[in-house]
Parts: sequence; structure tokens; C-alpha cells
Amino acid sequence: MSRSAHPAGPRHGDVLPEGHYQAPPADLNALDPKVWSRTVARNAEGVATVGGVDVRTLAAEFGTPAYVLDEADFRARARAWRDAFGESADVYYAGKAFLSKAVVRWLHEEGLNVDVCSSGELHVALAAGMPGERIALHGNNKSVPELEQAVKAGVGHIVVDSFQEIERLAAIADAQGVRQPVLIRITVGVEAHTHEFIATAHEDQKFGLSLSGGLAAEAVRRVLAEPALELRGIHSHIGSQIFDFAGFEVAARRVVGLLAEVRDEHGVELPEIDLGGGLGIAYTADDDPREPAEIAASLREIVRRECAAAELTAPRISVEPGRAIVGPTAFTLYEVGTVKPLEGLRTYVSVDGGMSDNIRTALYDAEYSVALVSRTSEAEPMLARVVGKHCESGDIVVKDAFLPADLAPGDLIAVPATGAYCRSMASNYNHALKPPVLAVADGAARVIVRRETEEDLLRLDIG
Ligand SMILES: Cc1ncc(COP(=O)(O)O)c(C=O)c1O
Ligand SMILES: N[C@@H](CCCC[NH3+])C(=O)O
Repeated sequence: MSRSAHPAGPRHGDVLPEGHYQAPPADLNALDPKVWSRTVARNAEGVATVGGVDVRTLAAEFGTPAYVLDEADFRARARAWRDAFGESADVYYAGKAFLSKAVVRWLHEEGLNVDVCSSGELHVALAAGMPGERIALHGNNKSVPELEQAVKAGVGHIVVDSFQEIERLAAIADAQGVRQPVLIRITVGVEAHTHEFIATAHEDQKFGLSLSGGLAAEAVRRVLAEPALELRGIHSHIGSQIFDFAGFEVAARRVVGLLAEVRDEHGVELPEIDLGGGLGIAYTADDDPREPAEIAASLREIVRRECAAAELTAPRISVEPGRAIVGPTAFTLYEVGTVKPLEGLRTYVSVDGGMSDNIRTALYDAEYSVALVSRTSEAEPMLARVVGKHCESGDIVVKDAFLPADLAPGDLIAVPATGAYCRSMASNYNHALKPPVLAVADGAARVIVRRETEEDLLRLDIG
């Protein structure tokens, strides 16, 4: 088909009534390594491949939509974080980004720990063989059973988030006859430059205990007074999808400041600080993330400098990257169902998934890119909006992106950088079936999380 297939669709250069859009890439067939996982390429027929398997084979064998995870890339990124922080630090992969048994096994093999924030995540981590001491538990409202399970599993530490939780956890640890290591989550008052829904260190939100309001210092007093709790350190997580490193710098400085106060008031030097996760990744070619080695070097230097100034022994550092490890390693593969040009606006490309497999665009106004992957095309760029099949006009996956003007039903398109917070935030809206996660490596693909079926839905519906 040629460009004339959709004569009414706007082209690059057309004046749009609202919003902005990314400039069309110089080559619509290129798969920019900035946003695609590392083994993605096109074969001689122009079909995109990942881990040596072409996407048409994946679609034929496993159906669409599907999350396609590049195992070699995942392992390489996990290793890069591990190596960057070395033996004197701990890397906890944030399971909320995406957790499955296969992923936990890879993390275990690559020497990383796991951070979980619910009994569901804890259960998966343990079921995959992650030792309890390499798991950390988070959450602003952990239930009593969740705390009991975590203490019983011997988790390495629990990050406490309220005075009530300190009491609750002390009672549980006491009843189980153990001394539970804990960190205290504090809010350092940093306004992280990210979407307000994913910033977590300002004062007016639900996480942590405020440093400036004195709640953090009071939490230290209360934990130290509990014989069943062992205060190991302080935790700060300032938000997510952050590129500006200044926030981490301020957070590290304030956390070390609290360690100095604790030493002065209680005569104890806490051995650990956890600076959380939150490092941004490239969703489009405009994003410029930092490498783990550079991040590790900056954090170490800030902590070293601040500790030297406060005459403290530098504590062990832990970090909790989620998105930065898994985000870039997967794409979502969709089949195009309908193509609807809207005169003077843009062309709506409907795919067989939508906000049920990627809520981030609707929730955070997130930017994504997209490409035609089942073939190449020499047609002109067409300004498109990739939408799902849900009963909601906000059901948008990619707001503005250029696709070839000959795009047609049956073509496969893929949205890169969907490894984090897409499957883990997927829903059954409109009774959509959650897509499978396929792990691809060395020329072979396997299902690591299977597609939901209608029987799964009916099994839950016992009415
Ligand atoms: C406490 C904590 N640690 C780590 C993370 C992981 O963040 P990210 O996936 O942005 O690295 C989060 C989520 O933002 C979090 O709340
Ligand atoms: N789920 C969010 C980030 C929040 C991370 C958890 N604290 C996202 O998709 O960007």
C-alpha cells in the first residue's frame, strides 16, 4: 500500500490544532538502540528480531499482545548495577517494576537482592529460591500477616514507615523470638523533578517519616528502644523516572546528616543507608539516562564527602533500581486492528491491547515510541496515535508518534521500554486478559508468565 491508503491522515509539517509531537525520525525503519533492548535488530527480510527470534514467529506462536523480554539484556543490566556498586554495597532490584520467578532466578544468579512491597511479591521471590536474607520488605501499610511472613522468612531488613508499624513489628519479632533488622524510611523534603504521582520525598504525601518535622529522629528513638528490633540504617527514596541527579545529592546529604545526629544523640553509628531507586530510562530518543557506573561513582563520592565532613565512618550503601534494570529490556508486541485517519488531526491506530497492558500513558502522561516491526516500509511518515481497544477515550498507548503511512490491519507494531510498570500494573479492565511475558534468548523464546484465559476470569467469578 502507498501513502494514498490514508489520504486524510496528517503528515509531518502539518499544523496540528493542539499539543506537540516528536519530530519524525530520519529513518522510520531504524530501531534506535537508545530505546530498544540490546539484541533487537532487523533481519534480511526487514522483520525485527530479539534474541535471534523474529517477531512474526513470536506473534504466530504466542499471540499478541505480548511483552517480549530480552533475557541477555536484563542480565547485562543487572550485572552492570552489581559491578558498578561492587562488594561494599547492595543492589536490591525493585520487584514492583516487574517480578516473576524467572526474573528472580536471573537476579539471584547475577548477585542482586530483591526489594518487595507485598506478601504477593515476597511469595514469588521466595518461591523462586531467593534466600530470605537477600530480600527487603517495603510498604507504607504492611499488614500484620505480611510482617509475620517477612519475619518468618528471615528477610534481610524491613523498611519501617510509621510509628504504629514500629510497635507492630516489634511485637511480631518478639513473638517469633528474633531480633529483626530494620531501616527507617524518611522523607528528606526534596522536590524531585518528575510527575507528581511518582515523586515521594516531598512532605505532603503518604510515604516515610519527615526529617524536617522531627518524625525521623523520633522514629530512631522508638526503634532503638525496642529490644526486638535492630536499627541498621536510614532509607530515602525520592521518586521515580528522575534524570536530574541533584535530588539524590541533597537526599544523600540529608540522610548522612541524620546519621550524624543519631551518633550525637545516641552514641551509635548506623552502618547502612539506602538511597532507593528512581533512575530514569529512555522512553524516547529525547531521554538521556546515566550509566550505573557513573551513578554509583557519584553516590559513593557524595556519601564519602558528607561522612568525612561529619567525621562518620562511611556506611554501606544500598540502592533499589527497578525501572533502570527491567524497563529498557522489554517491548510490547501488538497487532494493528484498525487504522482511522482523522482529517487535519492524526491517524488513530488501534491495537489489540491498550490501557490494560500499559496504564502509564493514561496515568502519568508518559511518552513512548513505537515502530512497525513485522516489515519495513518506504512510505512517508504519518502522524499517529496508538490506542487500545478499551471503552475509554483516554485509552492511549503512544500519544504522538510517526508510523509509515501504508500501515494496515495485520501489521505488527511494538512499543519499546515497557519492561517496567506495565505488566506489573496491568488490569483486567473490560475483562481484558493480561498478556504473557515471553523471555527470548539465544534464538529461543519461552513463556515465563502465561497469558490469562477466560477460564481464569471465570474461576475468580464464583457468584
Ligand atoms: C521504595 C522504593 N524503592 C525503589 C523503587 C523503584 O523505583 P524505580 O523503578 O524508579 O527505580 C520505588 C518506586 O519508585 C520505591 O518506592
Ligand atoms: N509505577 C510508576 C512508578 C512508581 C514506582 C513505585 N514507587 C511508574 O510507572 O512510573
